[in-house]
Amino acid sequence: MDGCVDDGISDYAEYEPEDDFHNSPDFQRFIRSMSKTIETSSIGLSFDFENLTYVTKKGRGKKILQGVTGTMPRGSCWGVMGGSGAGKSTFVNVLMGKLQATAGIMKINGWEKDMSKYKKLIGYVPQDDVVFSELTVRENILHSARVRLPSSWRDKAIQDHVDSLIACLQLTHVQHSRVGDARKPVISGGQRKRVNIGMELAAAPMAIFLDEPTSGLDSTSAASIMRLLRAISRLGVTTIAIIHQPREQIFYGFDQLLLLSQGQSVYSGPTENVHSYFEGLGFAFPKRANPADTLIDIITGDGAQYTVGAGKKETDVETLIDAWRAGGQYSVRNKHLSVTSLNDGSSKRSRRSSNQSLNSTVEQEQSLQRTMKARGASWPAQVFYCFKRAMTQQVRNSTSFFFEIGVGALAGVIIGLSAFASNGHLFQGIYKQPFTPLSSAVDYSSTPQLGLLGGLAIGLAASAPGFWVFGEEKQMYFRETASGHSRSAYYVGKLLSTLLRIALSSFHFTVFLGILATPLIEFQWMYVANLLYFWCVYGLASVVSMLVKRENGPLIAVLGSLIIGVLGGVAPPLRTVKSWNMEWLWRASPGVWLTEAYFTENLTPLDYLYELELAEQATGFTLRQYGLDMGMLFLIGFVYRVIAYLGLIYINRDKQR
Ligand SMILES: Nc1ncnc2c1ncn2[C@@H]1O[C@H](COP(=O)(O)OP(=O)(O)OP(=O)(O)O)[C@@H](O)[C@H]1O
Repeated sequence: MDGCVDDGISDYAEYEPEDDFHNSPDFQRFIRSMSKTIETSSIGLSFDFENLTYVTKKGRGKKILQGVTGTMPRGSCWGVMGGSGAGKSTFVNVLMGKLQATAGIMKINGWEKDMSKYKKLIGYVPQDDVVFSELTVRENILHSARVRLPSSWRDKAIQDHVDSLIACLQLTHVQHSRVGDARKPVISGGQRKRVNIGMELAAAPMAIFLDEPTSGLDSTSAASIMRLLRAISRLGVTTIAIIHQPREQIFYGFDQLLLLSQGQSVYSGPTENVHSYFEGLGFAFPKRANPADTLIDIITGDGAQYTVGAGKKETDVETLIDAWRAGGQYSVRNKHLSVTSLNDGSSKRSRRSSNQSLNSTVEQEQSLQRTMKARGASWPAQVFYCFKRAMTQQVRNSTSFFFEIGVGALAGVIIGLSAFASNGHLFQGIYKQPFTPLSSAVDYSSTPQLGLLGGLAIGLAASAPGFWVFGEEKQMYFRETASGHSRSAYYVGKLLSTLLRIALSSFHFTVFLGILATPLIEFQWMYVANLLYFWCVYGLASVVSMLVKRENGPLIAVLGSLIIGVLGGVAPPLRTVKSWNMEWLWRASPGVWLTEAYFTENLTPLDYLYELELAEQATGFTLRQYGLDMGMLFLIGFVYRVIAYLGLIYINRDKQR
């Protein structure tokens, strides 16, 4: 199978039979698939960090991490623990390259490199379940696998991989259920958490970072997640999880522990040694208590209760930090390992429980770079997957889809009714010679007013749905781009998915407006004009969705659409605007082009009868440039989308790292 090399089985063989989980055929299938996927002949990812310091940039600069030193070899399974505010998230963010360390050295496989360059090889499971609620369990995981696995993989291989992962996560029975969300849950919270983890595992990362992967899970689910993480680390995937007061079973599931307190390390090393280390400092672990709880008490400076009879006085955090530094366990000890030693099972096992990392050779680094390049679907494929996913979301959200179409139709009915009484008579001009003396009062305003009202109605109908295209799922966008998903593919896929809604909404609007107002403009030209105006309103709403908060978005999008509608050249008339030398501002708005198109197409059929030039002079509109009007509407809608795209990629850039 393309991209699925069969040379990683040695790692599978290395999997330790200590876990009863290992006997499950589903689990074995997944491990086999995973070991093929991560191409275990390569070096994997190990991290060394020396004196890692992070100071906030804003204000006076708060020191959040200070002099954190350690080493996390390939395939090690780490738990990062500490009290609230100890700096765990900051540490993991610095390690992943999401935050830039203020000082210190960060090495990947022994080389000083920017971790954000390796994002295709790492997985990050956020604490909150960032998943698509409208999609099923399987669709969420499958999308991630399709976009992030090597492009050479065939769909059958990807489906098999996902099948085994879903089975392994014990989600097979709910795989076709929608994920739902906290407001409207469909699957349980624990199952949603497993989907969250599955989305990262589907991409077969070489290192995985998890923020509280077991929080909110019952003990059985938590234990099964822990077993899975351990098994994955046995394949060479470096596993680093932030944990908060884990149960004993979970606690001992981690080979290694990094304990942080006030942004500094107070212990970093094998879990099996943590007892003796703290006992050496004069603390006694009560037999019946959960050791993780005891540790948290100690490292948050609340360890006095564990010193009874030990004669220890100092239990404050500074003493713990100093003791860790003074212990000499502070330096990074790397050594070069050859490929042969990499493939030696015993050395891997000892590496997991030791604090010894490895430096890759130039050839190994090159191989890693090649692996990285091969990962991820091609750009057109990513566009397709995003488009398909967005269409599925729309089908599942059919109520809002039909509601939008209904609102479009209703807007057409209301505007149509307002012009119904005129019976299609929306213009009265000066008759051509020789009938000029027969002319009565002119009506140059009814047609532009129809355009104006149409524009306002479209604005009201389309702004909120346009806003929600991007306004609803920023967290998912951040998550996906941080894992190497193409931003432009995401954007284009999403944009394409809106075209059908725009086409249908404008069609319904035009039909009812046309039937009731009976303007002279032919149906197809009115439809094209309305369609392109919908296009502009959706574009403007996308810009708004990049700039304002979710809760304010729809209102501001509606306000924006009112402004562009009012700049339609009706009141004040475009002629007056020209006298102020402000026509450029009106011309920058789609409203004026829409109104002008309505004006042109309603008047030109009457060219044989009226002096249209007089109407042109009186209003300031230019007749007989329908093509230009439509071109400008398209262009303005396009420019709005370019601005929205720039907003998408440049605003909150740090969250996309
Ligand atoms: N950008 C920032 N500006 C100011 N303070 C910050 C910033 N980021 C984090 N902090 C502070 O730094 C400290 C460490 O934060 P961090 O989120 O890393 O801790 P944590 O150990 O993950 O905490 P928790 O377990 O509560 O999530 C906290 O006191 C937090 O308020």
